Amino acid sequence: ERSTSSFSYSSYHTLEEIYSWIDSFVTEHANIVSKIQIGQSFENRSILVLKFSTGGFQRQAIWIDTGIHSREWITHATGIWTADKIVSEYGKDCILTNILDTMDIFLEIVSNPDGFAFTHSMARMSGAPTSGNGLSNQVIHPGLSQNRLWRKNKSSRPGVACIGVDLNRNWKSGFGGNGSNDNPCSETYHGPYPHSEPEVSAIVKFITDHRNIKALISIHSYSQMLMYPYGYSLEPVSSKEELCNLSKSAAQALYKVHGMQYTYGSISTTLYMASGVTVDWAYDSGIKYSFSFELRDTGQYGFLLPATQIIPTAQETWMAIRTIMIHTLNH
Ligand SMILES: O=C(NO)N[C@@H](Cc1ccccc1)C(=O)O
Ligand SMILES: [Zn+2]
Repeated sequence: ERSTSSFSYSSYHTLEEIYSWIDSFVTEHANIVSKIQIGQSFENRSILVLKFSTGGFQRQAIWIDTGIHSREWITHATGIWTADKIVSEYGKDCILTNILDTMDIFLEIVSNPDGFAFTHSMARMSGAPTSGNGLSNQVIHPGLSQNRLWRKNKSSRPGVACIGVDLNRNWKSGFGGNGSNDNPCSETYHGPYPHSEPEVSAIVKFITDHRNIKALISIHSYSQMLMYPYGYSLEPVSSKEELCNLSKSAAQALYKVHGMQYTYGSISTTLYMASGVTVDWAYDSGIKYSFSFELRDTGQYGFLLPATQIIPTAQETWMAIRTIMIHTLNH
């Protein structure tokens, strides 16, 4: 991307297109945005975070991640649109301006780059037509392949038959508990030990070293839910009243935009038991305002949400994120 003006915010993009957009975006908005590489993925791709800051040093900050599950394409697309919204609204929307005049925002758009690249790759389908030279590994037909529904990262280990760890089960809190699986072939395989995956350990290191993250928002799809800890336990968190009220008002702000209904509550009571998840680690690390979204839809298209719904989804999600951010600023 020479400039972001030719970039379509209403389309899904490849890893290369997103990384190229990030470079243009940072160049165009250098006064408020910078790019940080927090690590490298298992297959040695850069792990990139956008930092939005109006100055100061180690200001209290908000962390947002999208795309930790590679097939949840609406979340990367929402992250990209949100980045542009932040720079567009600064100096216009007094709420966002107040937030950024006091706090920084960190946004990791492609939190699982290896898995994401894989979802765009064309599998060699048995019996697929090959190009003239008869090379069987060349796939010449466009369109979806079963790789599109890949969820995990792409790590492999000697003697382990299956690929990938579920990056939303690899975190230390409740690691290995109910709602995660010790079978490497499972979609919710937690990995050999907590923070074993470079994509997770990079975030852990960044947030731990920063020491001033006040809120964490980890975005998934689909089901239309806004949840807070715990996933690993049915026990309520100490701040359950505050988090419940905040998730309610965030869901209401979301609803007002396009009428989409989001359920809200703790992960284990609203969805299912899930152990080793991002937001449980964040909460147990002292980040009180830790939330996870499940974006559109409720199953009609699921992970294959049409691109026409990208901007509406991002617009409504923004109002919920903004609600969480202003509460964090004021408490
Ligand atoms: O990934 C999906 N659906 O795609 N669902 C999430 C649900 C979730 C989200 C946040 C915290 C705990 C659990 C999962 O990891 O199972
Ligand atoms: Zn997910």
